[in-house]
Amino acid sequence: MKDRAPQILTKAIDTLHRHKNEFFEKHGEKGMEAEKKAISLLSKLRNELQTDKPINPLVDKCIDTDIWNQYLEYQQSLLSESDGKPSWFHSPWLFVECYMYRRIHEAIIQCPPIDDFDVFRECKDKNFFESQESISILCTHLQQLTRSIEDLDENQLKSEFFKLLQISLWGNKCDLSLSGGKSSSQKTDVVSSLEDLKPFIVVNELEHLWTLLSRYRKTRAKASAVRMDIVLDNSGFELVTDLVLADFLLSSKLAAEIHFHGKTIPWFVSDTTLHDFSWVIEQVKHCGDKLMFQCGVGWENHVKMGRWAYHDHVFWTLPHAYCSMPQVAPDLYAELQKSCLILFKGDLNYRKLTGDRKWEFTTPFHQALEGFHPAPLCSIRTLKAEVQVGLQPGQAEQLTASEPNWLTTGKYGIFQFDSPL
Ligand SMILES: O=P(O)(O)OC[C@H]1O[C@](O)(CO)[C@@H](O)[C@@H]1O
Ligand SMILES: [Mn+2]
Repeated sequence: MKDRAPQILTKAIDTLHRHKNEFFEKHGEKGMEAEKKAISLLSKLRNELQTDKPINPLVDKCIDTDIWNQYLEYQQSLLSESDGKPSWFHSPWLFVECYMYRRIHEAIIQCPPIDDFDVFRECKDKNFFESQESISILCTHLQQLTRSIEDLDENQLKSEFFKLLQISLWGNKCDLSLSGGKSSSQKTDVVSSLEDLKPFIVVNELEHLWTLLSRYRKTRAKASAVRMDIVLDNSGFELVTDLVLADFLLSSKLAAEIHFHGKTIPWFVSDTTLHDFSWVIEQVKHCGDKLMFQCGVGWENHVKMGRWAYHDHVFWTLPHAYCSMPQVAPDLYAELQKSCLILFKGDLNYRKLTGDRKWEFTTPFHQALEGFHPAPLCSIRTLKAEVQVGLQPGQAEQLTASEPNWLTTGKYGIFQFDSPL
């Protein structure tokens, strides 16, 4: 919070500043005033953070404002009298980090007519353009695969499925909040690096996914009822890897519908909103590359025909651990219960799945989920925060000995599976 968060706020302020002329052209004087106000609110926020001030209740009137303020009261109740109020450096990291992004949103929505400005859009778009070569390679790979899909036997299908899952895993290296908003695009050809990256997968439960999906294929008529959900993480390159995977799931008939879950507000710099989702599909279509164009058209069609559905829910941008979803967002929990398999992308989702607690490394994943079992689920995440469960005895110690920062660099990854008992 001390080092990375102020950098992110400074970047957001700088972005507003650089768009000054655009605001003027669009909205005249009103746009200029709004820009000034937004900058002053964000500077105030940065100052509160850097001087470890108490966490203030939200003042806006959004659908989640009360839930946030109740959660803040709950944080307060955890402290004893002498501890005072929860403050920026004396509160759980997950809570204050989420709170910062919610406060950025609060600042912007107080500044019409620029109240729908996404301060992170520019970095997200840049990540996409800088990764364009890798995206083109991925799209070519997908098109070739789709053409020969009918000829693949069971084993070949499984191997292609695992490849695309690994691409989606390593796509998660490309988030922008870990780098303080600095560029973190994909520049190498990830398809041909998969073998070299395998040793860095510290939990690999992919076989469970295959067992589950191939069982569905055999028991349900033509997989027509198989719904899979992907709880998205970052836009840009990572989102493309997720879309490529989702496309394959349909063309291989491993699934019939894919439901994507994104964020309602700009979140952790690079997370996907509805605007990003549509933007990326549109860009893939118009990049000038023939195979990318075909991918983009296909994806647009999936959306049109309802084979792909995009959902967002306010719960994904609350600070709560997922075990409280049945109480806080019962409608979302009920929706997820309809899924045959839910993929949770990224580090933040993992922190929320496990409540961001200091679990023993050998704690079973099922236990760390603390009752969150809407459907079979799998976390696909590169490690960027110090929480990890489900390791073999001695595994964490070995990793620490060879690489002390293994938990936070994003170099290691997991496929961790859980199924309701
Ligand atoms: O995009 P991801 O994979 O969720 O990563 C975001 C992560 O980066 C951090 O900002 C840095 O550790 C974490 O707070 C967060 O979990
Ligand atoms: Mn993210």
